[in-house]
Amino acid sequence: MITVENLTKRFGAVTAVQELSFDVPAGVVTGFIGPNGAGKSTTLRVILGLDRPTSGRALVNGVEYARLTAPAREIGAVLDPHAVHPGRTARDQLRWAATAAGVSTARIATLLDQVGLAHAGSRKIGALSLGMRQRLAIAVGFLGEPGILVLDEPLNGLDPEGIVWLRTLLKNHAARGGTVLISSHLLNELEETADRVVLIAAGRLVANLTMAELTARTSGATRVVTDDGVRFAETLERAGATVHPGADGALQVNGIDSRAIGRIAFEHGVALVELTPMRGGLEQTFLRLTNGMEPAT
Ligand SMILES: Nc1ncnc2c1ncn2[C@@H]1O[C@H](COP(=O)(O)OP(=O)(O)OP(=O)(O)O)[C@@H](O)[C@H]1O
Repeated sequence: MITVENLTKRFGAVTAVQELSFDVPAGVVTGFIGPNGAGKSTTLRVILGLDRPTSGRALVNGVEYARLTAPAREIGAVLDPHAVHPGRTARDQLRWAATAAGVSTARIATLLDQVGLAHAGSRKIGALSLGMRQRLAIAVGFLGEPGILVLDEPLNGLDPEGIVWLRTLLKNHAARGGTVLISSHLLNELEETADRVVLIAAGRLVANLTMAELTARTSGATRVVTDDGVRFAETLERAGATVHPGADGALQVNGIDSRAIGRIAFEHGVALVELTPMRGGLEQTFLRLTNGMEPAT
């Protein structure tokens, strides 16, 4: 279980994360998404004790990372696959990481085999493909057999077979009661992998939904833009609709169809700027909820 509480992180004049709160429960895979510069990596780095919060906190099984007695056994990190020494062999990297984390090196051969690198253990990291480096980074994350896994863009560079492999690995980990937090821009892939998503933009929480809630919220919905969204939302709600305001001031309307919305607008003399029946799915929801949001400044 990971808990992010009122987390704010500033880098000088840049506010990367602002008053962010969300939980990552055990037993499911949680996707962590947001536009470039939204603050995802910063949040993950704070969770992993690599950055200090400006205010607020991130807890791993109820305590801050720095207070964990055996961090590698509780939380495994899959971070930037380039942040490794290119001159080391894959096996040496795992040995080094195991020693640094204070965990046994006995599982290294098994791990190399599990991530599909059994044949590449003696190769220099600099000579490995991006996908192979990702697999190595994943092996590092699993070294201490942690209950919690945090993965930053682990799908990058993986081939289709690798993506399916990682998906199965993460789903099985969650099914065994593990906690998984995975960031990715590959939303179609993530949709297949995650049971819930936390969406942030400009350092703030935009949505925290299960996939089922996301589907229910978007299927059959209509995107509506008017000059006075607040008042029209009230009108639509009186007509039995459920209305969610989007980040860009657009309304997401459920419960009545676009034809009925158009008729209500006409009857109330409301000028519609946009009236669009929405397709469901994570990618469409992401674009809709983050439309018009600026990166953190
Ligand atoms: N060490 C740092 N020093 C200064 N600014 C930073 C630092 N790390 C991150 N930032 C800034 O904080 C903001 C959030 O960056 P972050 O890398 O957390 O976003 P992200 O959601 O992971 O983005 P992406 O999807 O592009 O990887 C950006 O404006 C970034 O430039």
